[in-house]
Amino acid sequence: MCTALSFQVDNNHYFGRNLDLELSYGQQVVITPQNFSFKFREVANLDHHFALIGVASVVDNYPLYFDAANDHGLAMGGLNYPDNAYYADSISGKDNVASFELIPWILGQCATVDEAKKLLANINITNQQFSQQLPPSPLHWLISDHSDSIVVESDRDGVHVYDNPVGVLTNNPSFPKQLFNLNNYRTISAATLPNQFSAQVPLEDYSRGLGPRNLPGGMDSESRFVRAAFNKYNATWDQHDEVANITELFHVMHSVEQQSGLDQVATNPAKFEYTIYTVGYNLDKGLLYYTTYTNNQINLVNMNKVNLQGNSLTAYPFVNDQAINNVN
Ligand SMILES: C[C@H](CCC(=O)NCCS(=O)(=O)O)[C@H]1CC[C@H]2[C@@H]3[C@H](O)C[C@@H]4C[C@H](O)CC[C@]4(C)[C@H]3C[C@H](O)[C@]12C
Repeated sequence: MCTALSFQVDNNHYFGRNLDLELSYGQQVVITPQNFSFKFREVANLDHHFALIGVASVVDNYPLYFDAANDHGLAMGGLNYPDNAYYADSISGKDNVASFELIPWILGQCATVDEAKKLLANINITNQQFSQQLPPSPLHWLISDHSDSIVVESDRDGVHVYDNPVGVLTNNPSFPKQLFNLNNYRTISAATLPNQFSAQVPLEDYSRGLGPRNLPGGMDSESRFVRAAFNKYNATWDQHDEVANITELFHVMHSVEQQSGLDQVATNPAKFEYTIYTVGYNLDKGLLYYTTYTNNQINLVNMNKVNLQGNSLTAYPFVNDQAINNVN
């Protein structure tokens, strides 16, 4: 499972993502500069494009991005969408983009969600594989800029591009169903509300925190969608303080994280899905903050510290060691 979300505070725009899985693909933080040549199977290559920072496995010098942001403030994440995602064969006259090419193809040339929508108007997401070892993954994608978000789902009946008014995405079911399901939680509140059960039943507010008591606490995708949306909208964002906002973002992301040992993998009961990493992007400043399951400290990679006019990738392995602050 995975969770992604975006939000804006004053002039700063953020994008967060949890990667929940039971195995690693050797992912690292990878910066792709503007003159790295992106080769695509069918659509035109991008020899010069926007710069990207994100999490990727680098295979044969190709960055296979899980999530990323570009130097114009557009961000994108691919999340599991099993049994629903359908990638077609190539169709003549369409922009045939393989699923693993979608993130660089969009982020390489779009600065805003509106531009991404235009580029997506003629797309066909194809079933071509990166390699025999890395077949296509069943994904759907969240794309966000300073003010808007969309979701891209390639289903059996074609590609759908949905406006996403809450800026949240998890996994199954499809996005329209997830959005509709929020209606079921319209009475959840941060405040403890008066007894509405019945005037004849004297119910007490015996504890603080009764307002959001029925917020779903599960690890499943629907529960995480509702919880991430509620927690995002009710978090106390600071208008001016970057560290306060990043701290709050990681609290929201960790409120939907998967603790190891609680989500057993059906096909391999010895394994458990867990939140391998959490990233938080400041999209205006080209910053990628991250924690990993074994390293709660927030780490920062700044894309502007490398030469963004270059032509070769820069990769930073995740720091997974816990740094305990010895107080005495
Ligand atoms: C599985 C990951 C999504 C996390 C998630 O939702 N997990 C839930 C699993 S489950 O439903 O509960 O079983 C996705 C997100 C990005 C994916 C990776 C990226 O798309 C990049 C390449 C793409 C290649 O085609 C396959 C390998 C791969 C390296 C992908 C492996 C895997 O499918 C990743 C890592």
